[in-house]
Amino acid sequence: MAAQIWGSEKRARRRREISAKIAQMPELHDSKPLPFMTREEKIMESARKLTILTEKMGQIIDPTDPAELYHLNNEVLGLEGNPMALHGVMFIPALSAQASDEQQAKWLPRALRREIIGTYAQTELGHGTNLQNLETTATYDLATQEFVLHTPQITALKWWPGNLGKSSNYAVVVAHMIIKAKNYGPHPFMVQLRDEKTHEPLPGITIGDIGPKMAYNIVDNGFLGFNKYRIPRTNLLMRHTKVEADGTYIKPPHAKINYSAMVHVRAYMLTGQAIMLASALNIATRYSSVRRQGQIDKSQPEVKVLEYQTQQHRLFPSIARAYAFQFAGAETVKLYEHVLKEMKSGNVSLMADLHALTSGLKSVVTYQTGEGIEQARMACGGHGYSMASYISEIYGVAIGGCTYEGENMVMLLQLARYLVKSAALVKSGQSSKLGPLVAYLGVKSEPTSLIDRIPNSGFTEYVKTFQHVSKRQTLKAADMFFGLMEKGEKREIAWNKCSVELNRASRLHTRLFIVEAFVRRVNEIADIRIKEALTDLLHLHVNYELLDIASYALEDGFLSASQLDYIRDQVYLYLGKIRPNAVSLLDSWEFSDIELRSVLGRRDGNVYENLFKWAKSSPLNKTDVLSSVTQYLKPMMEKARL
Ligand SMILES: CCCCCCCC/C=C\CCCCCC(=O)SCCNC(=O)CCNC(=O)[C@H](O)C(C)(C)COP(=O)(O)OP(=O)(O)OC[C@H]1O[C@@H](n2cnc3c(N)ncnc32)[C@H](O)[C@@H]1OP(=O)(O)O
Ligand SMILES: Cc1cc2nc3c(=O)[nH]c(=O)nc-3n(C[C@H](O)[C@H](O)[C@H](O)COP(=O)(O)OP(=O)(O)OC[C@H]3O[C@@H](n4cnc5c(N)ncnc54)[C@H](O)[C@@H]3O)c2cc1C
Repeated sequence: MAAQIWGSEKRARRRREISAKIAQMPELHDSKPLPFMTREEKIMESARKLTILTEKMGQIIDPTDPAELYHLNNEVLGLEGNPMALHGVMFIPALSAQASDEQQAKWLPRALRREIIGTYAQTELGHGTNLQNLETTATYDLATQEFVLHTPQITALKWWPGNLGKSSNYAVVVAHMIIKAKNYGPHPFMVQLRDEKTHEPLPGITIGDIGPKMAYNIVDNGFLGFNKYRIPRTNLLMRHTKVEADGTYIKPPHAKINYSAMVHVRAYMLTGQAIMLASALNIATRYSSVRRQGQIDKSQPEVKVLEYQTQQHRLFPSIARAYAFQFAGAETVKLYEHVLKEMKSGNVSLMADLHALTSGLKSVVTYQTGEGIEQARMACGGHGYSMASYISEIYGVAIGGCTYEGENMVMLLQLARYLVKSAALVKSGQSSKLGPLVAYLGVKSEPTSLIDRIPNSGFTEYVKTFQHVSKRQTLKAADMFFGLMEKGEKREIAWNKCSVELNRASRLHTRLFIVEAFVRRVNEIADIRIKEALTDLLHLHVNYELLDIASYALEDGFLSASQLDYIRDQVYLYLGKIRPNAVSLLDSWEFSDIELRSVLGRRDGNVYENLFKWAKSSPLNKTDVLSSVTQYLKPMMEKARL
């Protein structure tokens, strides 16, 4: 099963080897539980481990393999980020995709050797979503052949970029490029921020940390202002766009090609989200099979809480989602790598499809991951609320994904643009022009769902039902939009008035893709036992998801009330079938105790003793009487007694 999750037997084996090596290297372990550290201590601890990793990484992993790097990162540095998180996640990808060969030769080896630390500085205090209204400017000075970076007002301060505040000395900065008074829109520039020897900010640069956040507090998300700060013309990233010495602008082959670093993260973050969901579920499911509370049959002893159907209903559909996201994420990364290769050789024809797909997936996966993790926390009762469970930290980190790389509603609307264009093709009789991901929009469906009517139909009738609801909602939302425009409404106003319906279509389309990716994977599996376990999970997934969106299928009579009862019964049937495999389905992800950082989720199940040990190690327990008591509470009580 680990091979299915991680992509191959070799990958699963490598993960095990890497975890075993890390277990033997105490210098790479947290020196004390992260929840007991201050933010400064955590940053220091992370930087300590990071420097050891830079020295020893080659002994543990193949540093050129992103999957091995990601695993090493999760085990040693953890989810809360590190002082170089954005260096790998966005700075290097931005340089790789957007810098010319000559620029790459100059900067990439230094970045890869970690001679310099970089980040991706795009979002500002006043604007994050609407890139067209970013306010930082890069004005070309023809006389000196330099760009002059400037922050005209407070809202133009860069705000949020990870590791910008304190750790990075370089950044890819996105600014509006102005040449001879003409604004060419946002473009990426390589900018040195700090002196390489002293790490002091360079003259003309104002920089710092934006303060503590809901989670991710090891990352120094920062602010950045420029006061007429000059950089050479050749620091504009010039793989696709060029500016010649005389100010001549050579436009890129696709208007949005400079957005590729964002698409990179949107594609890769899906499996990251799956891992976080599976981690929280691993903690909650293990704990639920240790925790005994109450009786189902009063004549019997107290049961493990995992025996309660409500507990299973709370956890198991999310287990199915974690697998579904992992499989859909793996497909998306493959597609991304293919499109990136094509883009590098000048073929930009697949960019729109990739953008639409990643926009929808990013939104649905992060939202459902957040939901699943929060349910996992509640499933652990009181102990879930303790930082000893570590679930709250996983939650805080995971839901950051609902916001970064494009706020979820906004990204769903990006997919909706693509769906509406596709609907227009269907309406104008040009279905043959539909791309493969939306081809179903042009296919006539049966009048009613055949779920429960055709024996041994596998998952075909489910897929058809998801296709039906997605198609119907897409066409309905598109009709609403076109209808408003026919009545004379301006395009943008009509769009806004339909946007809730449009986003519903985007969600349904994305959920269909996730179901299809799960079905594709299960169909590929040769090992009978693995196939059987995953088929059970897939049954739970399709029935649970369909129940969740049933109103769309009921409203036009595609599903009947009796079919809905059948689907509900299937959910209960598969909850029971999955119960014996539940812990194994999560243990198959092979998270080590070091990686999980959870007292509740320990592999050995020795929860209570370790919770007590953990509580005793709280800094508050270093002394029996705190100074808050001697200074304030004790005098207060004494005064009251007089
Ligand atoms: C190994 C790696 C492991 C990775 C693991 C992940 C873990 C990560 C952990 C932590 C990292 C945190 C990183 C966070 C970093 C950031 O957040 S960076 C900042 C991100 N910011 C955003 O995402 C901003 C969101 N806004 C946008 O993307 C855009 O502004 C917009 C798309 C909403 C609109 O752009 P705009 O230029 O205004 O577009 P319009 O003029 O409206 O045109 C829209 C048309 O452009 C098409 N389009 C847009 N984007 C793309 C694209 N990327 N590719 C292709 N096409 C694109 C769009 O479809 C429209 O086309 P039509 O007009 O034909 O419909
Ligand atoms: C943990 C974290 C890490 C980050 N790291 C980085 C980084 O490394 N580099 C970087 O540059 N940035 C980074 N960011 C910033 C992030 O990319 C932005 O916050 C994000 O893109 C959302 O933009 P915003 O803050 O402007 O939200 P807003 O756009 O102000 O969103 C507020 C509300 O308005 C709605 N809204 C906005 N526009 C529309 C619209 N057109 N239609 C409908 N609704 C709309 C949204 O849906 C939302 O409900 C990070 C953010 C976080 C939380």
